[in-house]
This record gives sequence, structure tokens and C-alpha cells, in this order.
Amino acid sequence: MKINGTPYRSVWVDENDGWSVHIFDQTRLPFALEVMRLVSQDEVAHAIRTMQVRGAPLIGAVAAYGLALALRTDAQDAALEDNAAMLAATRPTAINLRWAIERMLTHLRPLPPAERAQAAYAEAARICDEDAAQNEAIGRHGLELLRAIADRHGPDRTINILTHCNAGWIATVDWGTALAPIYMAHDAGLKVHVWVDETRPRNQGAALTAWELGSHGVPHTVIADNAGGHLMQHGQVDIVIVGTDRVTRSGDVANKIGTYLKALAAQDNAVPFWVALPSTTIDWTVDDGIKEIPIEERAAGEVTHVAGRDPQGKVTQVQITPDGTNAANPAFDVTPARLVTGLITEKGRCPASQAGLLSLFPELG
Ligand SMILES: CSC[C@H]1O[C@H](OP(=O)(O)O)[C@H](O)[C@@H]1O
Repeated sequence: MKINGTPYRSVWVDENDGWSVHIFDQTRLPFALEVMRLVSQDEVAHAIRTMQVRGAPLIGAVAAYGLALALRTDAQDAALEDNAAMLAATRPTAINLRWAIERMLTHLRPLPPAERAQAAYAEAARICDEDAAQNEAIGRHGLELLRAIADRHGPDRTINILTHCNAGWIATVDWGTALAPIYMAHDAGLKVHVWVDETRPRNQGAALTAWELGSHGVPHTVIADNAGGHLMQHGQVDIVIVGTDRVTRSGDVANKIGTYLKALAAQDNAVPFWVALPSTTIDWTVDDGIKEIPIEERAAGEVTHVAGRDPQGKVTQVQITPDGTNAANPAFDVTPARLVTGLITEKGRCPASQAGLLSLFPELG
């Protein structure tokens, strides 16, 4: 996507040295756009763990480059396996991370060590190109849903979309998943407005989705996470579109904490609830998402403290709970397939079910 007219992806290899890896430090947004230069697998792992880089498809792509960085130093079998395992363990819920590392291992294991680093960079680049293309296709398939709403209500009626967390271009290599249809609708001249869940505790909506949409000129309003149901009850939401970190073969959807509650409110108010994902987010080995998907438990400090900019323009953390108060911080929840209207993938839309997924991806069966 473009920032001030200049096209960017969310991860890229330095064109001067040809090997260091660049990302945006997402913990500095929306107040500063800072590029980080990563030069080792340990720096990549730290960036993923601390959410300087986050978003299911993007952490997979960046971890792939993390393995390439590791192989520059030691390309022997033991180092390959150890660094792959270390990177795959940085965050447990997004399946894209494990998928990317396993794809890299499948590609690299058969090669002589001397060829592995260069081959790793090439495979990581393919993962990035594929993600960008898949998300652009998701945009096209999701745009059809928004066009149908516009056709139903007329071109002068604004389409109100609610989204949770950040599933935009900054959560992927490019385009985003949930936001891709919104960008395309806006660019096609449809009147869209986005209700942006702030998405406590890390505020990916308030800090990242609002920044993305504002940068692209898409009308949007940040709301408290608990406001979405009220807006749906009052006819203020035409459709919900969210991203996901893992979809099971039965269509259960793991996504940022709070997604499940939005799906319940959507069903109660007959609001379509769509989930956008590339096929790299499907975990065919898992059936019951609630029982089988590991939910990341993050530090209590992310709940007891909040980051922001003070009146002097300094970005700082402030405590919002009494000293000594306990906090729990499950970072994801699972929305059962029965609450999902449908899935928007790079190959089209389908019901959130095994049959629906197989209709688009028969090779997974
Ligand atoms: C396009 S996937 C984005 C997905 O990842 C986010 O999680 P996190 O910010 O913790 O990496 C969130 O669940 C988004 O829906």
C-alpha cells in the first residue's frame, strides 16, 4: 500500500546490502513511522514476541526471513532445525507462523548447507509475493459483498462496516485481509465507513486500523470494543468483516480477543459476519477450535498499562489499575463456525464448514 504516495510492503530486504530485513515498528504507530533493520534471527524473534511486527500472515513472512538470516551464520542441519523451532515458538496461535517455517524447512532440508541461505531468501520472497497476491484476491472477492450492499441500498447510502483488531496491510505483506475489500470499495467509489473497534488491550484497532484507514482516506470512527452490539441493535452496522489467525477444517475461527462477542451480537441482530483469510490460515489438522487451538496468554502488564502520547508529544506507558491488581490477558478467542456467515478467501467465498472449504480447496481433502 502507499504511504504519502510511496508504495510500501510491511517487510522487505534492504536493497543496498541484500540481506538485512526491514519492518515497521508497529509499537510506534500511529505516532511515528519507524523502520527497523533486523540483522539476526534473534532480532526477528524479539520483534515478533514484542509485537513490533504482528498480524498472522506477516509474522509468518518475517519468520521466514528470520530463518534466512540464521542460515547466513550457520547453515548446518542442527542450526537449521534449532532456529526454525525457535522462530516457530515465538507465538502459538497464528498458524501462518508454523506454516511458513514448515514450508521453509521442506524447501531447505534437501539442499546442501552452502546453498541454503540464498535459497531461504528466495523462498521467503515467494511467500511474500504469494501473500500479497492472495490478499489482493481476497479484496476482490470481498468487494462483491460490499457492492451487493450498495446495490440493495442505493449508491447514496453509506455502507457501514465494523471490524475488530487490525487485519489491514500492516498485518500482512500487503493489502490486508479484512481491510482489502474496504480499500477496493473506497477506491471504486463506493461510500464506505468503518466502525473500528479499539481492540483492547493492545489497541490494534485504535492505533493501527485507524492509522491505515486515515492514511488511505477511508472514513472511519474508532469505538470502544463494547459499543459494537449497541450499533448493531440500532441498524448502524451493515456487515462485520474481520481477519483471523487460524481457521479449523470445520470453520471455527481464532481471532483477536473480543471477536467471539462481536459474532454473538451480529447473530442476535442478523448482521452478516464475514471472516477474511488466505488459505495459509487454514489449519486442516484441527477440527474443534475451542478445544484444540492454543490461545496465547500475554503479559498482565498489557492490560494494567496502556501506551499513548502525552501532552508534550512523548509516547509513554501509564498504569490504569491499582497497584497489585491482577490481570488476565488471553490474546485470542475462537468463534464457532455456526456464528460465521462465510469465509472470504483468495479463491472466493464459502460457508464456514469443511464442505465449504473443500469446495474452494479440494486439494486439502
Ligand atoms: C490478517 S491477520 C490479523 C490478525 O492478527 C492479529 O493478531 P495480533 O495483532 O495479535 O498479531 C489479529 O488477530 C488480527 O485479526
